[in-house]
Amino acid sequence: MKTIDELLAEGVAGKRVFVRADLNVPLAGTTITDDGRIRAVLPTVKALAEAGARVVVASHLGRPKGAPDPAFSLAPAAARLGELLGAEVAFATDTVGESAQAVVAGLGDGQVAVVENLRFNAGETSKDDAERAAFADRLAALADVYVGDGFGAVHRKHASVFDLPAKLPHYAGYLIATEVGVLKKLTDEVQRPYVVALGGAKVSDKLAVIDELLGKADRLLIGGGMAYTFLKAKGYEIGNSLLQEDQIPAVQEYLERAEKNGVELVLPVDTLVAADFPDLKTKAPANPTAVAADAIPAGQQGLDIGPETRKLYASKLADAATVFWNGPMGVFEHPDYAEGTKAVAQALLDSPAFTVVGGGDSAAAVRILGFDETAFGHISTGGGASLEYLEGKTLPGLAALED
Ligand SMILES: Nc1ncnc2c1ncn2[C@@H]1O[C@H](COP(=O)(O)OP(=O)(O)O)[C@@H](O)[C@H]1O
Ligand SMILES: O=C(OP(=O)(O)O)[C@H](O)COP(=O)(O)O
Repeated sequence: MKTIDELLAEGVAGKRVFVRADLNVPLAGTTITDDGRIRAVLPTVKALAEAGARVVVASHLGRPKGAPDPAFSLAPAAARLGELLGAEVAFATDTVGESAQAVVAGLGDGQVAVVENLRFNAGETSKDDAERAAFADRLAALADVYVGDGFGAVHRKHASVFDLPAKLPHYAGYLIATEVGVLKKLTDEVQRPYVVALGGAKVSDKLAVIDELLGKADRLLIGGGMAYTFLKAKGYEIGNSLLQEDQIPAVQEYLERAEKNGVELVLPVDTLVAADFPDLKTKAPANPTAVAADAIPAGQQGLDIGPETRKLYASKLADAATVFWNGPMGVFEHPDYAEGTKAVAQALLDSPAFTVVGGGDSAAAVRILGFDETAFGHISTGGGASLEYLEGKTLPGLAALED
């Protein structure tokens, strides 16, 4: 993989450099609640700008449906990037259209622009190779060189991640180089016991990863939205909790295999429930109740692990030598459902283990809940990406940078 240092050595002054970043930051309206992913790409953007490149930054944000949707605009992220750089950042109101072309044409050496959300274009995420390639051609027309630095999205076979690098000279940015360096150590020489804690809301993506992890980790702790599919697979009622019904047979097989292979697969023993999803804007008290994992009442949904599970998971992390954690244990954005996530973060800090926390929301949770991020071994900007890397999969966005 050629790195940005090689590009800088070759010289980039006056060249249009397309930086595929992951600026998929958590937003409350148009307010960024955690700017970690923007800070993470600063070294790359700064180095290119200082070397006189004309920097075109592109990213997805959220999961819009292939058409413009103001709720997912990158405008707040572009403004924040400008503040962090201490420089004007131009913003194009489309991704490859007239606005983007004009903004890129207007860039001077050392200047930076952000184009609008890549996923406002159906070609970005299309499963059709030709449709993706056609969109990648339009992206390629904006630049002379490609720098991949959106680590959080390298597991996606998307036009800007996979197809575009093949069309331009391509290099890995500093963030990708750092992330891969740390995760490689975890796969090559993991110290045991190796404990993986999984939670979050992207249940279908992450359940699939457990298949491989059962052959790698010594212990798996399950929390967040994915826990309820496990509880359902054990035959418990889960009310209105998140459920990935089509994966119940797979999860039942995981439970059996874990037992056979001597992998400890630990599920919540209790959970916080309420009738409604909490209001994350007003943060009005949600008044949840704690119930046993096999006693979730009909009409209620599980929104965090309960107090007994917090203690149990802390004890299961205490003797770990290596911990990988992806996915909040509950809806941490609301104070009534933040205790499970806090308990796991605290247990990681209390343990002597080498700890990696991965995922946009997991990393944000650690910072928003007031933990010192430097106290963790590594905070990865990618959740799904780091999980799939640890699984040993070939990630499209890394493979594309490799030839
Ligand atoms: N029990 C639950 N029900 C619904 N959502 C949940 C639950 N537990 C956690 N979440 C949500 O999961 C989201 C983060 O999930 P995800 O995107 O998978 O994590 P990451 O970005 O760290 O990979 C958070 O916004 C949190 O509110
Ligand atoms: O937030 C992200 O991943 P993560 O939640 O696994 O950390 C990335 O920006 C990828 O987004 P996607 O899962 O919508 O493709």
